[in-house]
Amino acid sequence: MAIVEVADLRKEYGGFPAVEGSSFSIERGEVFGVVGPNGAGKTTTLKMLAGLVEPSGGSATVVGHEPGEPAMQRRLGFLPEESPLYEEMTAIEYLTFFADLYDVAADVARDRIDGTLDRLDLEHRNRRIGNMSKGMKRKVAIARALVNDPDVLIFDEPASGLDPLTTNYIIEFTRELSEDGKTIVFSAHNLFHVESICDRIAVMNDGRIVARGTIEEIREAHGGTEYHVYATADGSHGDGLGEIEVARENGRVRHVVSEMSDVETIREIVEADDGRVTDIQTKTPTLEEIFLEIASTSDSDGEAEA
Ligand SMILES: Nc1ncnc2c1ncn2[C@@H]1O[C@H](COP(=O)(O)OP(=O)(O)OP(=O)(O)O)[C@@H](O)[C@H]1O
Repeated sequence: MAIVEVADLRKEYGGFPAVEGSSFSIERGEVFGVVGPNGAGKTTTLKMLAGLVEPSGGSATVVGHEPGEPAMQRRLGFLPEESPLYEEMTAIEYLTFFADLYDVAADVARDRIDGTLDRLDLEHRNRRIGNMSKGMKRKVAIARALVNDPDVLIFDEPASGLDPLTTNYIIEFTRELSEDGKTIVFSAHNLFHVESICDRIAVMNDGRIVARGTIEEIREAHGGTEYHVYATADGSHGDGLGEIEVARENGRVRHVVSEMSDVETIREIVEADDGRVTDIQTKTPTLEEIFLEIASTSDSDGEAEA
């Protein structure tokens, strides 16, 4: 059974549909990304999974329990988009306080907190949180989400607003957590990060999931790979060629096809005309390009499973 199961999950705020019927499941050990423009419903979805927002309809289970049940809370770590910390406490005091709330034995808590802060490379652990930089505070918030050694981590924009170095550090750390066997649900605006660490993603727009699958599946469903074949002659007039786009560029003919077999056919036609293929380029759309296409073309008909 999947470790996270979501079926037709919905949330309305005073009649406004923030999330309209989301469905997905996440397998143990996966890194699952939730992406989408501002206001798409990502945070609302994650908060419903974490048991912090009551759904208006549908269902969700995390490690077999409904969100909010104590048995589920013990196995979940949630990092909110903005996490107010107790500014008067030091990092160690704060994390020890939360470990205690989770009934973690004092010696286990001490080792776990030290270990996590070492891995996060957090210096000045005995500095008041109020005097820490934004990046340090984010690391403390991440360590807090790990204090109960959870199976499932929900990270809402873990690296938003941080400098590139700290951002990379946090993304790499998230990857390591996945290698440790944690299941991670992760929302982010930086699609490069999403592409680099997520096994599967859901793209949300206007409260709906409009695409879902591995990045490769989504890429295939939204354009896929294109081959640009440059030649000294036009090779587009053969039989059996798929959809083909032809343009003349600097005395060369550029053929755009999506099948590798068409590349070979074009080469044969060009060579039969005493021409030659001068270059073949493979163009793979970035997640950013796909995302822009999905966001601009998706309508209220909703989800397209990749
Ligand atoms: N407590 C609330 N009361 C009323 N409306 C809300 C509330 N929380 C969220 N919304 C609305 O629900 C929609 C989805 O918000 P949500 O925060 O889930 O989006 P998001 O995808 O996380 O956006 P962002 O990327 O900007 O964080 C938005 O239109 C938002 O204004």
